[in-house]
Amino acid sequence: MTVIQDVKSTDACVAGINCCSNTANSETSIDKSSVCVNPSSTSNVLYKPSNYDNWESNFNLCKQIDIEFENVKYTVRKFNFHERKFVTKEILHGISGAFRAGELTAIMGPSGSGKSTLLNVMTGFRATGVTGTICVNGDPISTNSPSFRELSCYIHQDDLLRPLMTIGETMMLAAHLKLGFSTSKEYKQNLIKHILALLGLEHRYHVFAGKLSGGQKKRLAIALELISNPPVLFLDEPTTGLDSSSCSQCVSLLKKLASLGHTIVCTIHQPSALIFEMFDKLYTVVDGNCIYQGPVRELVPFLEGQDLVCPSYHNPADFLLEVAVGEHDRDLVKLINAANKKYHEDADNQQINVQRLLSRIKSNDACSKIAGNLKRFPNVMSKLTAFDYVKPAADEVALEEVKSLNASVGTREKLDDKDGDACATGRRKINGPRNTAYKALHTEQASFIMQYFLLLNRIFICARRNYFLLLARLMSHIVIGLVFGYLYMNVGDKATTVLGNYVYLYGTILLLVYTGKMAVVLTFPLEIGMLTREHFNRWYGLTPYFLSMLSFEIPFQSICAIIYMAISVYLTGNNTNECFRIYYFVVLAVLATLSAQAWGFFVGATLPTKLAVFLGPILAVLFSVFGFCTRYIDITPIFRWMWHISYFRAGFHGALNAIYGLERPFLTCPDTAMYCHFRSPKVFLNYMMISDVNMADCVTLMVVVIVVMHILTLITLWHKLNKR
Ligand SMILES: Nc1ncnc2c1ncn2[C@@H]1O[C@H](COP(=O)(O)OP(=O)(O)OP(=O)(O)O)[C@@H](O)[C@H]1O
Repeated sequence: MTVIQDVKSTDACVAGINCCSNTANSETSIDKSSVCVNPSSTSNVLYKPSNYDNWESNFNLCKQIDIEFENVKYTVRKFNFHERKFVTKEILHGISGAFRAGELTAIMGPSGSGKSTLLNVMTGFRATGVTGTICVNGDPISTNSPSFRELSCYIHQDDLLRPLMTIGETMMLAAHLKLGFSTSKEYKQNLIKHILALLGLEHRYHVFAGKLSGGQKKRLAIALELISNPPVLFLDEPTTGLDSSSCSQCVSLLKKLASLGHTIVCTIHQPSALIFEMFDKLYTVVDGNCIYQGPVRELVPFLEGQDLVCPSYHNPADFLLEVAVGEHDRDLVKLINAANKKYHEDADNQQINVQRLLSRIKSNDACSKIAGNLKRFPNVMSKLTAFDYVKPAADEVALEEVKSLNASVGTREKLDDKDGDACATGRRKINGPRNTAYKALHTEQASFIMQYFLLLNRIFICARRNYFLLLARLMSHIVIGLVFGYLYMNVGDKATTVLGNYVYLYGTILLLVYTGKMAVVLTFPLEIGMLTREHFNRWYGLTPYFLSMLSFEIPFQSICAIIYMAISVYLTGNNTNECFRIYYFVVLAVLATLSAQAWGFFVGATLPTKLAVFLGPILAVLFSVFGFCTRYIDITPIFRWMWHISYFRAGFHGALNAIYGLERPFLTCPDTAMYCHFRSPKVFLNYMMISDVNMADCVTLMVVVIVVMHILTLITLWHKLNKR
C-alpha cells in the first residue's frame, strides 16, 4: 500500500481528498465518493486508491452520505371499530433534520415518542403515508428506491440469526450472496477476518450464532451488514438488553465505524452519561416532534437557553428524558420552535463557512477545480467547522496530495493530460479504480441461480444440525405407519374387511394432509421475520429464497409420506399383485400431502402464527368432509364449489379408486364368513357413491392446487416484503 501523505486530522483528510476526488459521475446522482482513513494504521495515512484490488483498502473505501430531511410527516390509516370508520393518525408531525457522514447520531425520546417510526421512515422500511423531502447528498430521493437501498442497511432490534450456523459460515454466506462469485474466496475470507477483528469477534469464528451473548449477536448482525460496506447504517436500539460493558463496547464500535466515514444513526433508551457522550449528535423526539438536534455537547447549553438547567452531576441524557416526559415545567411548543430555529441557524452558518472556504480554495492555483468539486459534495459541509479550524494544514494537504498523485501517476505511465490540469488528472486516476472497487463491493451480487444454491445449502446445513425436528417428522410417519398397519392388519384383500380398509384409506389421507400442512404452518411464520430483514437489506431475491425452501420441503415431505405408506400398505395387506394400484395410491397420497403443504405455506405466509396454527387444521377438517360418504348431488348447492376445489376429496376418492376401482377382481371371502356383501369392489364403490371417479381429474386438481397455492404464497410474500 502506498502512503500518499501522512495526515493527522481525519476531517482534514476527508476534505482534502474530496477536493481532488470528485468526478462527473453521471451514472447516479448520489455516487459521490471519498476515501477514508484506514483504521488499522497507526498514523492515519491515506491510501492510494489504485490499490483497489486489495481487500483492506476496498473495505475502507466508503461513500460519504449525508441525509437531510425536511418537514417529514408520517400518517397511518386504520379502521376504528368503535367509530366504524377509517381514521388517520399522524405520528411524525413535520420534522426536519440531518444525519451526516462520519457522525454517530442517537435518536432519543420517551417510549412511544416515535423513534422507531422515524427510523422506519428514514430507512424506507415504511414508505406509505410518508410526506416531506428526504435528500441524499443534496439530491431528493425516495427512501424506497433501489439506489437508496444500496446505500443503507437497517439492523433491527431483535437479532434474527440462524442459531445453528457458525459465525464464519454466516459471514461467508453473506459474503457470497452480497459480493457474488466474481470476487475471490480469499478476498472474502480476508474481508471477513478484517470485519470480525474490527468488531472484536475474530476469536468466535467457529462458534454457533445461537451460543453468542446478546452483545455478540448484535455485533454479528452489524458485521453481516458491513460486508457490503454500506455507507449508512440504521440501528434500532442496538444496546437494549446489553449490560453496561457490552453496551459501551457496542457504541464504541459504532463510533469507530462512523470515524471510517459511515453515517450511523441509532435509537437508544436512557444511555449512561459515559455512553451518551460517545455520540456525536443527538436527535430527540417527543410526540412525533423534534425538541433538540445537534451536537451532544451543545445539549445542556441549549436547554439552559430554554430555562431548563441540568443540575450538576446529573446525567444530561436522564435530564433530557425528564424534560421530554413533561417534568421541569417545560413548554413543549417553545422547545420545538427553539430546536427548529437552532437547526436552521446551524445550517445557515455552515453555508457561510462553505462560501468562505470556497473563496479561499479558489485562490489556490494548483487546485482550481477544487471549488467546483466541493459544491458537488454537500457532505463536506458537515466537516467545515473542523476543516475551518485546521484550514491551513488542510490546504497544505490538498495541495501536497495532488502533487503526489500526479507524480506517482506520471512515473507509472505517460499520461496525455488533455486538461493540462493537475487536479483533473489526479481525479481521473482516483475515480476510475475507485468506481470499479465500488462495483465489486456493491453491485455484483450473487446471480439468481447462485442465490438459490447458497440458500439451499444453508437449509441443508441447518437441517443437518437441527436433525431433531426432521427426525421427529420422519419418526412420526414411521410410528403411525406401524400403528395404523397393526390396527388394520390384513384388511386390504378381504371382502369382509372392506369398511376397515376404507377407514385406513381415509385415515391415511387425513394423516398426510395434517403432517404436510402443519409442519410448514408452524415453521414458516418464523422464517418470515428473517426473510423480511435479509430481503430488505438486499441479501437475495424472494424467488430463489422460496424455490430453495420448496426444493427441500417437497422432497422431504414426499419421503416421509412414502415411508409411511410402505409400512402401512404392507401391514394392511393392500400390496396386491396388481402393483399399479399401489403406485397410483402412493402418487395420489403424495400429491394430497403436497397440496396440504402448499396450503400450509400460504396460510403461514398470510396469517400471524397464532391464527395460522388455529386456522390450518380447521381448513383441513373443512375440506376433509367433502367426498366422505357424501355424493356430489347431496351437497347443498352453495357449497358445491368446495367439493370441486377439495384436494382432500380428490386424494381420497383417487386412493379409493386406485384400491377398489380400475376393474379390480372379486375380493376373497373367507370360508368362515356366511355372506360377503362387498365381494365385488364395484358394489362397494357404488355403495360409497364414488363409482364415477376420474383419476386424471384427481391428479390434475391436486397439481393445480399445488401450483396455484405456491404462486399465491409467492405473491403474498412479495406483497408483504414490498408493502411499506
Ligand atoms: N402502524 C401504526 N399504527 C398505529 N399506530 C402506530 C403505528 N406505528 C406506530 N404507532 C404509534 O406511534 C407512536 C410511536 O411509536 P414508535 O414505535 O415509533 O415509538 P418509540 O419511540 O420507538 O417507542 P419505544 O421506545 O417504546 O419503542 C406510538 O404511540 C405507536 O403506538
